[in-house]
Amino acid sequence: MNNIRIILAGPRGKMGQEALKMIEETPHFELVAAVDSKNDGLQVKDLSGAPQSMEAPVYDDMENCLASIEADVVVDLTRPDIGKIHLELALKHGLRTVIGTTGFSNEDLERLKALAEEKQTGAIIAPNFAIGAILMMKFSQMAAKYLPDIEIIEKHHDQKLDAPSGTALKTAQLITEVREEKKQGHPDEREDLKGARGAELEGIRIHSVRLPGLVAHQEVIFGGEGQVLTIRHDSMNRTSFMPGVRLAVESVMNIEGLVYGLENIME
Ligand SMILES: NC(=O)c1ccc[n+]([C@@H]2O[C@H](COP(=O)([O-])OP(=O)(O)OC[C@H]3O[C@@H](n4cnc5c(N)ncnc54)[C@H](O)[C@@H]3O)[C@@H](O)[C@H]2O)c1
Ligand SMILES: O=C(O)C1=N[C@H](C(=O)O)CCC1
Repeated sequence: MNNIRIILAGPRGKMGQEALKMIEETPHFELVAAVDSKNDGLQVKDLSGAPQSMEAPVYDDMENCLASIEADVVVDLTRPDIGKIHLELALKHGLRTVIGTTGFSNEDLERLKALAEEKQTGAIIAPNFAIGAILMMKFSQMAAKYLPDIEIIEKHHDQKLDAPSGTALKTAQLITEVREEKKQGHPDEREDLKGARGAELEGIRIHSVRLPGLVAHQEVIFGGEGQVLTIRHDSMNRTSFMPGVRLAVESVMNIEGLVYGLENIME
C-alpha cells in the first residue's frame, strides 16, 4: 500500500497533538505539512507537544499550504468556523478531507455535499470519532422505535465552543429517522426559568453541560411506562478518538462525495 500523505490542521490543539502521535505510529501514514494559526515556516517538530521526528513544514494559511504541498488527505481538528473554510478550500483543490471539527449546520452540510460531488472527491465529517460513541448513537436509534420519549444530556469540557455538541445533534438526527416528531412532557408544561427544559430538536430535548474535568460524555435517556433505559458513553481521554481518525483517513481514500458520520463507513 502507498503511504497516505496527510496535511493536519490544528497540530497544537488537544486533538491535533494526539493526531500527530497517531500519524507517527501508523506505518502507512506520512505527515507532509501542518496548518497552524501561527508558526509559519517552522517545522512540526518545533511545535510544543509534537514528536521530534516530524520534519514537515508548518503553514499559517491553508490556501498557501495547498498550493505548495502534494498531499492525499487534509485532516482538520481546529474550530467550528475554521473547519468549514478548510473543508471548502481542500475540496476546491480536489483533496480528500477528514473533518473532526464540529458545529456544521444542515445548510453547511448541503453546500459541502454538492461541492464534493462537483469536484468528484471524498470527504468525511465525523462529529465523534470514538467507536463507542458511534455504537451509543446506533443503539439509541434502535431503542427509539420502542421507547419514543427521549432526552439527551451531553457533557463536555468547558473549553468547548459549540453547543449542543455535534454528537448530540447527530444522535437526535438518527432518532428522527425512525421516530415521528413528538411533543414530550406535559401539554401545559412551562419554563419558569428560560432554558430549564434545554434545547429542542423535533421534540427531543437536548441538555448541554460544560465543566472543567470532563472530556466528552453523553447519556440518551428513554422513558416508558414504569421503566427508564439509559444508554451512555464516556470518552475519558482524546486517544479514544484516534482509531476513528485512522479509519476515516483510510476510508476517505476510497469514497466519492460527502459522508456525515462514521457509522456510514463502519462495517
Ligand atoms: N469528532 C470528534 O470526535 C472530536 C473529538 C474532540 C474534539 N472535536 C472537535 O475538534 C476541534 C478541536 O478540538 P480540540 O479539543 O483539539 O480544540 P483545541 O482548542 O485544543 O485545538 C484547536 C486548535 O486549532 C487551532 N487553530 C485555530 N484556528 C486555526 C487556523 N486558522 N488554522 C489552523 N489551526 C487553527 C488552535 O490554535 C488550536 O491549537 C473542535 O471543533 C472540537 O469540537 C471533535
Ligand atoms: O471536545 C469536543 O469538542 C468534542 N466534540 C465532539 C462533539 O461536539 O460531539 C465530541 C467529541 C469531543
